Amino acid sequence: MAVNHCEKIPLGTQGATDWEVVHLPSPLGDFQARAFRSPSTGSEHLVLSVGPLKVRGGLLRIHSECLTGDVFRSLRCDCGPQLEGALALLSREDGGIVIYMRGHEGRGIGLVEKLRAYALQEAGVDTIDANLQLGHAEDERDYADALDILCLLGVQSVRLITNNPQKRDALVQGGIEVEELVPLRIEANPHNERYLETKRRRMGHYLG
Ligand SMILES: Nc1nc2c(ncn2[C@@H]2O[C@H](COP(=O)(O)OP(=O)(O)OP(=O)(O)O)[C@@H](O)[C@H]2O)c(=O)[nH]1
Ligand SMILES: [Zn+2]
Repeated sequence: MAVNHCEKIPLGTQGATDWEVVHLPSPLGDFQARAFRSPSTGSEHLVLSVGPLKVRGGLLRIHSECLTGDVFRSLRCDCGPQLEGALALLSREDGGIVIYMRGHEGRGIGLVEKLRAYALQEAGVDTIDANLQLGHAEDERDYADALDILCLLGVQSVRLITNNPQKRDALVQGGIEVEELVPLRIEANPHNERYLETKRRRMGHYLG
């Protein structure tokens, strides 16, 4: 059953009115930027938006940090093109929000462990079993900070940019209505083919 996550926001949380809103021009679009420090996890997340914030039906991407893909354009995953695709979509359509989730690196296991998981994948293990062999769950991401941010921004329903059904479930369980899933189709390359196939087959991602 869905819970109203707004009622659970921890004491000491920045209110949306305390946030500095700054202009962030970039080759990927002209954004408003806000930063949010979570009192429960200590993570600092970046919120980029285009246009006025919508209470209902705005585009939303919750992007999990991937230093290797987002910054260094690693071809092992599809994160870099997904981030660019989502930001382009906000500018092309009538605005929306991207929440860039720090602390989600490596599906929540962190950078050091992600690279250990990559080493196992180079020995033939797939992305899920690599996590399991290292003693992690297949996906350790927590969406509570994203839910806090949405509550503080007054967002009630969204069109969610993702191929991952678990992200939709996390929002719905936190009391945010997901009106539509907006897919992000990224061309596979020889380095990420197997990874994308595992996400489709074993994690239920909508990847065609
Ligand atoms: N543990 C681990 N994490 C990975 C691996 N490849 C990418 N990641 C991380 O996975 C996260 C992105 O998750 P994805 O499954 O690619 O995509 P998603 O965010 O769940 O779904 P979309 O919304 O469709 O992008 C980022 O934090 C990456 O750092 C891997 O092989 N192992
Ligand atoms: Zn990635």
